[in-house]
Amino acid sequence: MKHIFTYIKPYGLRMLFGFLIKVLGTFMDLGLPWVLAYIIDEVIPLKEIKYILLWGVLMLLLSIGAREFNITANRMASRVAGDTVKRLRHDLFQKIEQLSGAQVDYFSIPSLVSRMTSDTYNIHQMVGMMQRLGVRAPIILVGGMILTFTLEPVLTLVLVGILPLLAITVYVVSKKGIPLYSKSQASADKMIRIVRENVNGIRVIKALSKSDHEKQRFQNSNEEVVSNELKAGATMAVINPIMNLLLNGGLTLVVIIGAYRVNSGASEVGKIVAFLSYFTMILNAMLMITRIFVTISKANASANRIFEVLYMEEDLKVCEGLAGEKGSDNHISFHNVTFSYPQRKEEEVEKDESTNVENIDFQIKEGESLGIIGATGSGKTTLLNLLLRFYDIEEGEIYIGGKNVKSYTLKELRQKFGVVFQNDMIFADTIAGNIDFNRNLTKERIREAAEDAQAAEFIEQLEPDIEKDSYEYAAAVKGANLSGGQKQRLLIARALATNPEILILDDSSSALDYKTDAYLRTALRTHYQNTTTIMIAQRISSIMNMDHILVMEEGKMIGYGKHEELLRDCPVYDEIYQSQMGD
Ligand SMILES: Nc1ncnc2c1ncn2[C@@H]1O[C@H](COP(=O)(O)OP(=O)(O)OP(=O)(O)O)[C@@H](O)[C@H]1O
Repeated sequence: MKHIFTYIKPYGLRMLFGFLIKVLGTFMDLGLPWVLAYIIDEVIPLKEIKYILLWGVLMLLLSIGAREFNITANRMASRVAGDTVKRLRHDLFQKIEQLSGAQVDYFSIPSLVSRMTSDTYNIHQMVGMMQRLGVRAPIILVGGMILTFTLEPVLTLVLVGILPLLAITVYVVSKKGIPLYSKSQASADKMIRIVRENVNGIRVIKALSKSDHEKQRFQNSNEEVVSNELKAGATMAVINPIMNLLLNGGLTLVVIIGAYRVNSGASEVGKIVAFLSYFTMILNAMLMITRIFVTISKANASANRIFEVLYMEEDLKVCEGLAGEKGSDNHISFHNVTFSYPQRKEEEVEKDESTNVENIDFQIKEGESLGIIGATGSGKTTLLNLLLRFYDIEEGEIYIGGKNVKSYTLKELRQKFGVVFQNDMIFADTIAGNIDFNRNLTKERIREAAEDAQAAEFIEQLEPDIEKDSYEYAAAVKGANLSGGQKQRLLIARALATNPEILILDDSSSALDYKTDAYLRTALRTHYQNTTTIMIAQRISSIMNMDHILVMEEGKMIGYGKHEELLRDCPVYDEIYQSQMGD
């Protein structure tokens, strides 16, 4: 929690000023019943209307002042809370952007999203509440007790008797209720996950007629949420009625004892009336303090989750002084690379000892092309993840241009690449904007890239709003208004647009028809001669003319060479070829 204070510190002066205003407002609130008592007991008996009016005006000024000061202080508190959390969210977002693939896997994406959203919201609530109630409630509690004691020491005993009862009730109920809220939050998270899966996978669910199954799954989860919320709500619901019982019981006692004391001349009516007000104010302050504790305990858990990410040590450090690849003019080299994905945070199972890729060893020269083929899950994408240094390898070395990938800064390294991953993102932007991707490319370059990617033809047929160029056509979120093949071509154009040193296409021509696929390969050969290309493909026809072909199976390379060599030496490759030639 102490880390939060480093975020609050820059607003220290503003907060101090807000606290002072709040203190003034609270003192005015506290003064009101006292002035009322004074008017009833001392001023009214004088039967002088001007004094009554004078004190009445003072009361009015006090209540207006209290209102204004409290409103100003609350507004300042909201601003400080908003600014604090804005900085926190900004830093968290930046940190998440910098996390390595292994670290993202460790936390998991949904958990990072909830740290960015609900956890920062809890901190916002706490920072706001600490300023709004953190000053007011203790002042009312302590100040109120002192005032009631000076007004009516005997009646204060009623208050002293009731306060611990209230504190114990709130403590016992909250201790039971708060864990129930956490449970209900966990079941709500599960329900949200099901909703997300269903929204994302709505087509496949319909296509496979799994709607009923999914409805049932949602229904069960929904019922679990309702039942957990009911339990938590029913437990916490006890607090208010008990509080009311104690409050009303206490007030009745005060009135009865007060009446006796007034009758016997030991007290005055005004003091009893003021005491009744203080009694309500003090019990409410007590409740506020318990609410503050609940908010702090929630925010504490959230702060731990946020700072766990913020203080995560960078794991893809630049390693200076690493030896380069000796005596070679290779552009990309894998030397006996072995790697397995790290364990996820929420995975309690023992880590599977098997590796995801093992002993991968190949070299390609500048401008050459490498095709990778293999069954699903055989480790093809993993090789690209390692080349781009999303993860660090356990054994072996990877070199680009003779330098170990670990000795490049991540920016230097990634600038070498143009990449299209499987299911890559199309953003809700224009076609040109999606190709440019904030890299300030010229219009001509964007068009050339679109032509090479075989995208120009479909782009020119798009119809944007009147009098706009077709490159200004607005793509919908995730490219929902484009076909699968159109999306792939657009993504390839984005990858080609910077004339990259290395082009990576991960299964990104699967939705292209054979003719377009062939044109794309010709364009790559003719216009990107110096670009080293790595292409993962399911179709042998996409990679059969490449300089090298790598065949993967269960994380191992089971074939490497040219098409003819593999047909001869690699039975799996031959089998894939035979099965596809029959298409
Ligand atoms: N982020 C990850 N965390 C843990 N395991 C992973 C991760 N990504 C992939 N794997 C596992 O690593 C293995 C290789 O996956 P990879 O994505 O490289 O396969 P692939 O050959 O590209 O498959 P496909 O053709 O289906 O894309 C699989 O067993 C997969 O379950």
